[in-house]
Amino acid sequence: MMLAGAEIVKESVAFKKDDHGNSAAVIAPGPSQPGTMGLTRVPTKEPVDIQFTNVTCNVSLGINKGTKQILHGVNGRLRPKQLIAIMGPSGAGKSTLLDVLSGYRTTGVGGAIFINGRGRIMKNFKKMSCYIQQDDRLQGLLTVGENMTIAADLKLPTKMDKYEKGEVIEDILTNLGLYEHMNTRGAQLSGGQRKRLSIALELINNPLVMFLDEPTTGLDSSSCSQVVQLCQSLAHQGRTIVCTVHQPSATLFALFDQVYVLSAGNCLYQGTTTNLVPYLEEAGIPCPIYHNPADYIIELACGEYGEDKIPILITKAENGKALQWFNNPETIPTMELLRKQYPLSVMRDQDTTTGEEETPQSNQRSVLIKRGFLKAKRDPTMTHLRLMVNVVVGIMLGALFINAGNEGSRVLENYNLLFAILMHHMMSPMMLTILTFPSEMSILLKEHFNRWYSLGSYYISITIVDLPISIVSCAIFSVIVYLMSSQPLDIARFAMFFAISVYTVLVAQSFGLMVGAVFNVVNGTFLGPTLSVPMMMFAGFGVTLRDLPPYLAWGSYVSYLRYGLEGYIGAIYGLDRPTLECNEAKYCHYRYPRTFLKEIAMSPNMFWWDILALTVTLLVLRTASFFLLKWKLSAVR
Ligand SMILES: Nc1ncnc2c1ncn2[C@@H]1O[C@H](COP(=O)(O)OP(=O)(O)OP(=O)(O)O)[C@@H](O)[C@H]1O
Repeated sequence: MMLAGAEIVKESVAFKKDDHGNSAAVIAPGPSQPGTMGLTRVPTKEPVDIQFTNVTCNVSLGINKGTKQILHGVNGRLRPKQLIAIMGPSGAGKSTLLDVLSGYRTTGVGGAIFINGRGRIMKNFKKMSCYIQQDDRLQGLLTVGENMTIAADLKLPTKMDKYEKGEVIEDILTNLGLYEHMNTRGAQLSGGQRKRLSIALELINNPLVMFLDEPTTGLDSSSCSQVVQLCQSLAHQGRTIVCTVHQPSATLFALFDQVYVLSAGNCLYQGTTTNLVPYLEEAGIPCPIYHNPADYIIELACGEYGEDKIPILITKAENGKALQWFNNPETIPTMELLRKQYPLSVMRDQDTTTGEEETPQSNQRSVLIKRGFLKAKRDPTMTHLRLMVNVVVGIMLGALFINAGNEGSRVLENYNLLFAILMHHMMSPMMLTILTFPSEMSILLKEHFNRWYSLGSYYISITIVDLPISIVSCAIFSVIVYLMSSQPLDIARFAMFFAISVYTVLVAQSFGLMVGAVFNVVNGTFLGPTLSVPMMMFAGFGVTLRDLPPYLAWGSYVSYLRYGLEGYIGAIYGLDRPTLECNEAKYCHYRYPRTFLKEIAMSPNMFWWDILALTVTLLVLRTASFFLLKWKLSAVR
């Protein structure tokens, strides 16, 4: 997309005092330092005040193993225009609390969350918030500019033209120090740049609340402070920004306005960063001089100074209910006051979108299809390797079974070739999908949760994008094998052969999608081929359909490979194929195709039934994969 060369108005608000008298840490802005200017587009809607009371979270440890409580009735207040750090030792429940507050985790969650004084309505809250998880789930094959353009097309109103969208993108990228990296692919960005791109993508629709899980993990100190300064300036523009952090340095700690400290699912402190030292002093556990208060409270939370200190702090903080360590606690509005401040009529006027997502489904589909083709064009595995494998395997099989198709003495060999082709069409698309889909799944989870698109739009787009690649790779393979192995040169037979090949690829891929949607790579790699073995057994190869034990006969009806093999036999030996030539041997048992068909117990006239059975299998598997994906999207939460 062309970015309009709009002049960016540099409205710096990052260094002003906010409404509550908090001043941001003063850090001299460098020319291309991200996070030092503030976006041109400040939030236009009312800021968001979040209160949570008695929040609990229980997870199941498995069948008959009971549950584990991660959060023990914590309370808290997340004030607008503040950068809030959730801190605590490893395993304290920081990510869980963030998951609960963002609405990402819903199962096993108790307590109440209030937004501007009213009970949280998830549908409305999702429209004003975004969640940036710890692992950057970016499209590595697309450049920064392309990633942003796609996000803008999905998240900004369709009535905005490309110049207006371009202005938004330029503004965000300039402020986040990514403008110079516009043409760098996602996979080539550094850790800090990837983190900033993750933030940039979510900033496109100007959210009022941002949740970031460990945005500083894995970054060097300079990148850490860049990211935190960026969050600070965004918060001071009117957003509520909540991050989990591990153990920030004193400089980094000073950049946060508020801190919320957790220890084993309980709140030890909630208030401003500057009030932490007086708080500890008042609690009778003063922070030693020259000691980083952030380090000290984490050490206390870990029990390094005695386990007895933890309950003292939980009681003092009233497990998050105490607000006196905020700046000007007397000015913090009550829930009732907040409801008056933000009447429902104002909320209604601000609620401009009606659907679940920002743009209509038709727009989502076309943008996702565009993105899918762009990725496919560059994908070294799904496209380039797949095409190459089809060429190489096609040549190898063709060379191995050269001229087997026309020779009466080599009918059994040709039968083996047809089965080998079937195996190729089953294994390669299935395994590719099982191996690649789980990483795609993590991006889907993030983008779907952040309302970029619906699952339906996503599913339709991946189906459409994959179809031409499957057809082209199948066509290349079929032409090579068919010609090299001297199958009958009849356009109808080739069309039948090709149709069965494409169907087998599509069915195998849908099967792979089902497995990939539910299982991780390790389990999927084990289960995919293992579950395919019975289907091979029931295909009629090795044990003919006639010789299958009666109690296993049903297996041949559910095995799509049976329909594939029968379809190939119909294409090559059906249509009243004349007697075969016998040039390579004196005795030619199968020179009459009828004899061969009788021996393998296959009818040559089942082609259309096979196509019908494959169509039904394809529809069933595609539908099942869709519902499994839908289930997975909610189950992981
Ligand atoms: N699904 C789950 N099943 C069992 N235990 C879980 C589950 N999810 C989280 N936990 C446990 O809950 C505790 C809190 O986890 P959480 O990821 O919230 O901690 P954290 O403070 O973010 O830790 P870290 O800083 O190391 O990421 C940990 O002990 C973790 O093992």
